[in-house]
Amino acid sequence: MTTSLQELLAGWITGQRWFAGKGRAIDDLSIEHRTDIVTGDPGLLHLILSIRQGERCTRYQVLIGLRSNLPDRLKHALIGPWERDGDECAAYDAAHDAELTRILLEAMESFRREEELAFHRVPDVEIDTSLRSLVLTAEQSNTSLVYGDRYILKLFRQITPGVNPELEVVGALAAAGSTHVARPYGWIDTELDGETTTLAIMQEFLANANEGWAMALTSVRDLYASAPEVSAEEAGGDFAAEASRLGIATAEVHRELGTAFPTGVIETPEVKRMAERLRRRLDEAVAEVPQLAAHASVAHAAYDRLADLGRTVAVQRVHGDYHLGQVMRTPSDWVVLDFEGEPGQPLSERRGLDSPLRDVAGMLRSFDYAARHLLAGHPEGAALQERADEWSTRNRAAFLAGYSEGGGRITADDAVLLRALELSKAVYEVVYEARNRPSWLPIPLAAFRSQR
Ligand SMILES: Nc1ncnc2c1ncn2[C@@H]1O[C@H](COP(=O)(O)OP(=O)(O)O)[C@@H](O)[C@H]1O
Ligand SMILES: O=P(O)(O)O[C@H]1O[C@H](CO)[C@@H](O[C@H]2O[C@H](CO)[C@@H](O)[C@H](O)[C@H]2O)[C@H](O)[C@H]1O
Repeated sequence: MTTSLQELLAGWITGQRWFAGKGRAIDDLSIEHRTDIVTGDPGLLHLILSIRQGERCTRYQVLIGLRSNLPDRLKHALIGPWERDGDECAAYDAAHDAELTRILLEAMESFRREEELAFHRVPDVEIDTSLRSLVLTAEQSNTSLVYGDRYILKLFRQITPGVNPELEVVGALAAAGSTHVARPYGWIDTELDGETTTLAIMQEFLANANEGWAMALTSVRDLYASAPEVSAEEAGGDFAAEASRLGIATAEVHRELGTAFPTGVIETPEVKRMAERLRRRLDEAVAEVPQLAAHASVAHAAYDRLADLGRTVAVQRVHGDYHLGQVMRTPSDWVVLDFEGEPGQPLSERRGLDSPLRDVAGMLRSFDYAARHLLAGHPEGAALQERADEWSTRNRAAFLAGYSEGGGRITADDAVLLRALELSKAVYEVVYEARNRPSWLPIPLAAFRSQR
């Protein structure tokens, strides 16, 4: 008896880094849309899967390659043997097959339509269709293909109906001349539940840039290796000047977002409701990750102060999931990636208006992450705690100073909102780490111990 494609996919998908439903059984996997982009050998299928796990139904996008003979170079991407129209073939993850992924470039260049799939190119750009792709090996919620050193195509894995905020934001900021986004080249979309839904976005690949997270870790390592009497400021790889420049760039991006999209104000009673929402999220997180229970009172105290703030809050479009892995240092400036918001949140929320301090809070958390993540398993971990605090405090302060210098205002009242948002981010991170990287859980839990 031959295995159905659904059965093969159910066995394979749970092992993928981007699969968000790990640890829960798949009750049903169905193919909601199937497009045969290439019908020959090799063949290319585009699938939108609907996966039910208990009450939750999630859609995923996959590209399946089909070959009668799978070459050695693609063996690692094998999903399993399948029978297509009576012919035996190997089904595999087509993201790894440069021969097939080149077809996506051609399709965008020529504005191709393939059944329900529509391929687009940004007007006035040319796409070099001769380039071969490689899958980026970064730990990601999506899958990115890098073509030559020119383009990066991000295939969204979890699909929610609607235009992805990344496409909307990067398009608007690039059109307004921002130097802080990677130039957009093209995108792929489809119709889902009656809405135009973004499936992939292609942007300029920043070949000469370094990721903020990697740069920060180099600096932390340097400090850890320095003699105890050497301060973070004196240590060779001090990051504070970069943290400050990043603060300036962040304020500029917020200004650009405030100009390109509508802005608004949250009235005082709504701020109370915002605090209630944060409490609800905390309760849900405690139910999922019991280790958080012991720290919940710290977050509740911060949310109480927010509820009693008694003033309005200015809102606008924001990044939504801002951290050091989302920023890259080019030779000239900081560039911001991934304006998608928190993966897993409804699109309406991710495209909604929010306080820019949510991003500031996200980045502050990230400095803490960078400082602490090397402590786990470090032979002198306990002794280095103070060093971690020193690095985190110094770089958080430099970032905030840069943010002010760049025109981002943080008043004394804002500090209450910032603290609440920072702890709410830590709550999100606790759940994220428990699901994806349990050994990292102590990092966000430490946020509830510090008295900032
Ligand atoms: N335009 C780009 N140029 C160079 N590298 C990039 C670019 N966009 C993303 N990357 C790399 O890919 C990683 C993941 O990208 P990101 O957009 O954050 O994807 P995800 O949402 O899946 O996490 C980044 O941390 C960065 O290393
Ligand atoms: O995949 P995304 O980049 O959209 O974001 C998710 O994964 C991030 C981890 O890769 C996670 O970020 C957390 O870990 C980072 C270090 O790996 C740290 O810099 C961030 O501060 C911390 O939040 C992010 O929360 C999650 O949405």
